[in-house]
Amino acid sequence: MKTSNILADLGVAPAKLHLNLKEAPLYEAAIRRGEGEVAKGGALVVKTGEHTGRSAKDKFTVRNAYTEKTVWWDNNESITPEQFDLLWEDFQAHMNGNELYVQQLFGGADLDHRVSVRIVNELAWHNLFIRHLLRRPTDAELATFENDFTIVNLPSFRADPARHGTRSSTVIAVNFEKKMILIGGTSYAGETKKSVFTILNYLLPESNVMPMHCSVNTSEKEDAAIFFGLSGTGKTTLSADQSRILVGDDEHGWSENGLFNFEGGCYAKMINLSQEAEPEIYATTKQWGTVLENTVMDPVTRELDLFDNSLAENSRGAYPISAIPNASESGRCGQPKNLIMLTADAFGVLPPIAKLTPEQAMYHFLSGYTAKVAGTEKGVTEPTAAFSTCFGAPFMPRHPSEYGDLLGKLIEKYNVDCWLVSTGWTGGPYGTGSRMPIKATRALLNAALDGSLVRGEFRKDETFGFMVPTKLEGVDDKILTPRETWADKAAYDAQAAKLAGMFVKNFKVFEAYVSDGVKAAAPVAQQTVPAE
Ligand SMILES: Nc1ncnc2c1ncn2[C@@H]1O[C@H](COP(=O)(O)OP(=O)(O)O)[C@@H](O)[C@H]1O
Ligand SMILES: C=C(OP(=O)(O)O)C(=O)O
Ligand SMILES: [Mn+2]
Repeated sequence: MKTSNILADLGVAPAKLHLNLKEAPLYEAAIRRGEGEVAKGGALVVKTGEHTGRSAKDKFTVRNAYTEKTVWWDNNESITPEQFDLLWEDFQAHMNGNELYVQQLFGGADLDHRVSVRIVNELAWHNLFIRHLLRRPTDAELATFENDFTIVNLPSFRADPARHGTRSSTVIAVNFEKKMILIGGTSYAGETKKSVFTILNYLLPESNVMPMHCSVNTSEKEDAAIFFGLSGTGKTTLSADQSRILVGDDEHGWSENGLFNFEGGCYAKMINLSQEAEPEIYATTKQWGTVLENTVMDPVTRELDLFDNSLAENSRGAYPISAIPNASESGRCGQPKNLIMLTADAFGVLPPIAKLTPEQAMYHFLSGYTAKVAGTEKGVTEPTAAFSTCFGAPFMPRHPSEYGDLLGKLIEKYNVDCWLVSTGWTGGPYGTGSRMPIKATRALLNAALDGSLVRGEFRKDETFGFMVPTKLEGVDDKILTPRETWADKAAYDAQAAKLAGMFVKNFKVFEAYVSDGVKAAAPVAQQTVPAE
């Protein structure tokens, strides 16, 4: 290990420093320090305590002359440069007494568009997590590695709202000018990877590159597909498919050079994971190296119980992408043929697949619709609509119209077919119906991707205006027409009208930024609602 202090330029001299440890020594450190336990098969199992998901409301961006005009302040909470400096001073003091783990990694598989990040962790397992998730430099690259952005993650740090301008003791403070992100008061590892995403989402539009919250897969035929979607809609699940080459499960860029993964690893939801429906991801739970966050295991046999949600609904597994058979090594592929927008519609209104015009695609991209169901948040008993623009509002520093304009041009230039896919409820809303079978979603997607679906018969959806296939071999015709799956047709019509109304209301803020064609892609909300 290098003896020089890799944090000297930050004015930090920790008690002990570990630089660029590989997976095995990080594993040992995590176990030795009591951060986690080994499951049967070898996975490292850790608990994150209070925070088992991202703390979107505790994220703040420094507002100064540098960011004033480039950040969309309606969607990003701000702190002052002075508050950030105080926070940084306190982070420095906290780090000085600590043992720290540092990795130097890349975000971005395209050499023209990658960012070099230095990640400073208090926890050895966090350091292992981010080594799995990002792109690991070769030894030669490491020899000339220049730290560009620095992310410091100190779970034991407690922010002080009065002093640091935060909402609670948890903080994610983003300073684009100083090229730093400070994370404190949470152990959920996802914060670090989504911080790298935030950096690239800020930087790439400057070079005309579209950053996307999406998974990507391709095949030998080079028919790449993009799967946009908010958390839990199926990006990770559906992109891992034995018949396709996985490029990445969560964050990608789209440029004239094609598509490229920002990352080098995956972060899958583990709750209720079925070996039958998701064999590739399931296999990673039995592998040495996988970091399992908040999964439950038998203390004696160390057998995992993926159905136990007592620690978290959002239990996760992190592994390098090479753990998935047939994954891309380069993290890059050509221009996409298809673009899919995933939504987990818990109202049971949207069809399992619909063909979108480019204008409808833009409408749905800016809307970013999905639904939340009970279990995700305390007190939610009925499904609630969630609109998160660009399918990733918490990670998008810029105005959605910037991302929308980039996307629109790319869809047109490369003549990409666009689809809306609901992985949500069928046969009624959440509570009455059931979740769309993964098998049916996969069959419809495969038919969309191989070009066979587009040649079949379609009907026009009266409320949403998109085209819905009426038949596909191997899929029950009925699920293609959600209204047919509901026992109470009037209830379906009422629910569809209600959802359309929510879309229309949500879209108001975007109307000024889009063409008449995109505005016309709005659903028809003014349907006669049958009396209750
Ligand atoms: N039809 C379906 N398509 C995709 N995922 C489904 C479907 N039905 C149930 N699921 C479950 O929903 C979750 C989707 O999560 P994930 O793929 O991790 O989403 P994301 O990567 O978009 O956050 C998984 O737990 C998966 O098992
Ligand atoms: C890791 C995350 O991404 P996703 O759920 O989209 O996979 C997250 O939102 O914390
Ligand atoms: Mn995912």
